[in-house]
Amino acid sequence: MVHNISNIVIAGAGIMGSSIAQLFAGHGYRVVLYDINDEVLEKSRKLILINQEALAQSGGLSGKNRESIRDNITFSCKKESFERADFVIEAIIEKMEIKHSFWSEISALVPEKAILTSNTSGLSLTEIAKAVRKPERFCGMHWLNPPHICPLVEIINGDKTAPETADIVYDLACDIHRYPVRLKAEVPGFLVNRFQFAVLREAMSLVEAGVAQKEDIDKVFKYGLGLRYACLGPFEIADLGGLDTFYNIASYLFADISDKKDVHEMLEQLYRKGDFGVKTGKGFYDYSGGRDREVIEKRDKDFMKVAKCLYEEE
Ligand SMILES: NC(=O)c1ccc[n+]([C@@H]2O[C@H](COP(=O)([O-])OP(=O)(O)OC[C@H]3O[C@@H](n4cnc5c(N)ncnc54)[C@H](O)[C@@H]3O)[C@@H](O)[C@H]2O)c1
Ligand SMILES: O=C(O)[C@@H](O)[C@@H](O)[C@H](O)[C@@H](O)CO
Repeated sequence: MVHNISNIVIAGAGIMGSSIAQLFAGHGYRVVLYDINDEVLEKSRKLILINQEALAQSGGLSGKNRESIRDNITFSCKKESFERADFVIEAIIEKMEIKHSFWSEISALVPEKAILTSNTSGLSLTEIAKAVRKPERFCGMHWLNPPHICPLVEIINGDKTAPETADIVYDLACDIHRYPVRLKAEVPGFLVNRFQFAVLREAMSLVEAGVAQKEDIDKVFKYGLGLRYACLGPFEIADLGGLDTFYNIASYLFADISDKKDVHEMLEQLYRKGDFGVKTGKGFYDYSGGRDREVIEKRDKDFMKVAKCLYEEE
């Protein structure tokens, strides 16, 4: 336990909250998973069992771990749960007005010393903090999906965040074997989504220009760049490739890479049709006929294989 944190309250028992709860509980923290009604909490229970099953199948869940998860999570829709919180992780809907109304109420209920975090994917922490009582104890703690497998956590300060708050969040992330990174300034998309969307912008531009088909672009990542990026970052890759060569390539290539400022037609059309990807059965690819479940299971199995090989002994 770090900084005497033992009671963690996670608000929002959806995809992210359920998985984060499982992670802390497995490391011995007492977790309350809070949501607005029992129906959602029941779904969350099931989701945690599904996640555990997938972990067990990949050999990533011991019997002791399973017991610890079972014993350490309490499901609740009572706001009193926040009164004993040492640490709060908010993982509710990504809408500023909903986050504001949540925080204005909850930050008045929690103990003065509690550390408060939001898992927003990209909303401004400075803006969310306007609804937080004592905003110096509040910052962003951005997890990647699925958080019980992906070990990166981004820590983002709002303009009122005290440096000690971010330090505590950093230490807590290390305590549960995550790899935290801190931003020195708040920027839209933080780090992860800036990279993720720079890649997606270039990928869609190349497809729309008829340079390659999407299946081949996905192959470039799965069998080429992805293998590298699982082990090395862009600066390490450049050093290994030779900075003279990288300089020469940058000199002619940067001018040609997409700097498109609006959303691509191909994404616009899918969005307008309601084809949102795996969750609706169709997106860039088709997930009908049970393919949705298949791709999620395969993703988790593959991620676990990589995570076991690369991170387990560290
Ligand atoms: N899904 C991702 O890939 C991902 C990754 C990183 C960050 N995030 C961020 O995490 C947050 C949650 O995302 P998710 O994918 O888990 O969403 P989700 O829709 O699966 O879950 C959100 C949950 O919040 C609950 N909720 C809504 N209002 C609430 C309130 N006032 N109090 C308590 N609970 C409330 C909902 O009932 C729901 O169970 C969002 O801010 C999102 O941007 C998502
Ligand atoms: O990819 C992730 O897990 C994160 O960057 C999220 O914040 C983000 O919402 C994405 O899911 C969107 O792809």
